Amino acid sequence: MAVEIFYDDDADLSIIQGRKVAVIGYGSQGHAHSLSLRDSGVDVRIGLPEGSKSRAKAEEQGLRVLTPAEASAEADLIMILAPDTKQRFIYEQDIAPNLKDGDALFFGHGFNIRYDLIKPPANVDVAMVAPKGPGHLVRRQFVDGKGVPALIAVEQDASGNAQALALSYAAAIGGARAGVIKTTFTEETETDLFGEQAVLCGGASALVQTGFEVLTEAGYAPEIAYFEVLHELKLIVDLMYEGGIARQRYSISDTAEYGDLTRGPRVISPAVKEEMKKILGEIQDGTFAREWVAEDEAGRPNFTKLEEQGNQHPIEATGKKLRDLMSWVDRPITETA
Ligand SMILES: NC(=O)C1=CN([C@@H]2O[C@H](COP(=O)(O)OP(=O)(O)OC[C@H]3O[C@@H](n4cnc5c(N)ncnc54)[C@H](OP(=O)(O)O)[C@@H]3O)[C@@H](O)[C@H]2O)C=CC1
Ligand SMILES: CC[C@](O)(C(C)=O)C(=O)O
Ligand SMILES: [Mg+2]
Ligand SMILES: [Mg+2]
Repeated sequence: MAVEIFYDDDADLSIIQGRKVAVIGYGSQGHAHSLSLRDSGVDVRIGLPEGSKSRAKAEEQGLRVLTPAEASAEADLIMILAPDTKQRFIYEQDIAPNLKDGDALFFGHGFNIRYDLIKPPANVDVAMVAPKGPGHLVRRQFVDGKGVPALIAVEQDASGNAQALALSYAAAIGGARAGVIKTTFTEETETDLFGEQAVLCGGASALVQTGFEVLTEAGYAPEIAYFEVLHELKLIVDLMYEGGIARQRYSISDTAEYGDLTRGPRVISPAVKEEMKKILGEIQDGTFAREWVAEDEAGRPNFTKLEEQGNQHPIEATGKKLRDLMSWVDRPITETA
């Protein structure tokens, strides 16, 4: 199906500049949206609970910080950028009691609407602006005069103007410099979850760790294995980003390209594709969402254990040692934002 792509010339920035925006949460996406909205001339306040560790960061940037309930009451557009598993509680307690006729409720990802965890009233616009990239890069690219592409969606159009409002918001955070595609909450949620699980995060992390294990278990130096399967991956992906897989194949040697063409499909075999289809099915039928919500409610025992196992993987210590010697590699985002 053909999609419509919008750019800065299609967006009217004055629409979002005429609204009072509350951004609930000031993490990866929250800080990026808030700072870029402010830099685009939008009236922004941040909603964070008393005692939130994000409060100091937002205040250091000169932003006005209120509680989520106060921010929601004051604003006429509320963007929820708190963790997906916490949003329904914040909505019930702080946002719903403060929603007025004509307000707009915005999301950065469709999880809570797609899986019926939040059910907004009929008198408000419900829309989404979902950047297709990590929040810290959404902000970095905005500052550099570039932009990360974004998806917009309208679930409920009470005002009759929700799409123009979402496009205006997307433009204010730099999305329309790169391209904004209109989609639905369902399509965004399912493709985003699939992308992060099978390819971008789950697939890529497991591919790198497994490649590192195969080389080091065969007796090769961990430093060489790290450069080979992790550091150089960025340089290869940079070529794909610039010109697709064909551009990457143009730049690498013929030997590498023959290995790519003949061995790649053996690594990502038909069995892997079948597993990817199963993963997509679990997203579509709600299995993954139910599992994740239950895991969070139980205090994230499995999440914590697996995260710790990942941190202890030998590639992390090797990588830290090597990155410390490369002054041009950006410091970890956790130390800079
Ligand atoms: N990370 C990303 O790049 C992307 C995220 N998204 C979506 O954006 C949304 C936000 O995700 P992300 O930016 O990763 O979130 P983060 O985990 O980075 O940040 C969450 C923020 O919410 C705050 N918070 C926690 N509890 C509450 C509460 N009760 N009330 C108000 N604020 C609270 C946290 O504060 P504290 O410091 O106190 O914990 C923190 O500032 C999600 O819907 C996600 O799917 C979409 C695209 C990409
Ligand atoms: C790829 C992970 C992501 O979907 C993102 C940065 O776009 C997320 O949820 O963080
Ligand atoms: Mg994403
Ligand atoms: Mg995501």
